[in-house]
Amino acid sequence: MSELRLYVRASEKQAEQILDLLTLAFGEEDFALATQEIDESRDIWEASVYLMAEDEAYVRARITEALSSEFAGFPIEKETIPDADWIAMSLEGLKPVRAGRFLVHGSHDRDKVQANDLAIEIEAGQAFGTGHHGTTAGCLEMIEDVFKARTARNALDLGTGSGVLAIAVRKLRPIPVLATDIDPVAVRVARENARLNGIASGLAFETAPGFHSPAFRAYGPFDVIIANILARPLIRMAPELARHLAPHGTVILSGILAAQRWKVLSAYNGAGLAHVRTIWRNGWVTIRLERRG
Ligand SMILES: C[S@@+](CC[C@H](N)C(=O)[O-])C[C@H]1O[C@@H](n2cnc3c(N)ncnc32)[C@H](O)[C@@H]1O
Repeated sequence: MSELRLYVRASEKQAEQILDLLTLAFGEEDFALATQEIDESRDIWEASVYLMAEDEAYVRARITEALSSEFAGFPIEKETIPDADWIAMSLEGLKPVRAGRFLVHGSHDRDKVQANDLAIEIEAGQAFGTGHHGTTAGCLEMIEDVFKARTARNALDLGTGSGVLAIAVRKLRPIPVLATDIDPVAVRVARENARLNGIASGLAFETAPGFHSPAFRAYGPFDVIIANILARPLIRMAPELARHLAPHGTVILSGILAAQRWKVLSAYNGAGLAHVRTIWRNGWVTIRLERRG
């Protein structure tokens, strides 16, 4: 099932008014809302609703109704968010990405690695996580921040994709890391990437949807849990994720659009975790939370 964006083009001021109307219309419903600038010089903005394709008719009707008095003439346009945004991202032709001390690069850019870099080589063609996406880069920066500030006995990377975040943890600390993904292809790619980065032990891989595997109990509870998935599954998983977190554990969450931040925060506050820091990158947020005691 693909993801869609239904959007209305307008000026900045109008886009803000439209966002307010959409926020009122959708209230507590689980649709991400956002505005973004398209062309600064011509004052063109878009106000968007993100949804699954199956909800299109319903959401379109709700937008039409919400805009019927003030913005009736504004067409509702549609973009299908390509799956390629999430998988099949090749590094071919892409520049290396810096996030904190990490440099994520392809084999063709090995010569760009400098003395102090924590270099991660990713050739993934079939799994998400080359470092170019705001969520991956945000997680890398947050991982460095977290491990600077605390010791940890182990870590979990849930939704590992190319394995980039699990590899990043191992580059910082020689602790056991469990890396899991719902997609067996991603797990295979992540395992190959770990080998490519010289990590021969200490990193375990498991194919599992959410926390549905005995591996979590075998390797956990975890001092650090990193999950770059999407807001909706993260909200659903909050109580279970908290159960697998050790006392004083740290959680890094991403895959969250800026407009979804408060919903995720309230789900995790409800599971006993407190917000520590948010990193904003290209409309995406990466959140750090901690269990106090
Ligand atoms: C946005 S990518 C993140 C990849 C990598 N960790 C990164 O930061 O670049 C999300 C990954 O989570 C996996 N995923 C999605 N839903 C999942 C679930 N319920 N349980 C485990 N993995 C999931 C996807 O297959 C995908 O590889």
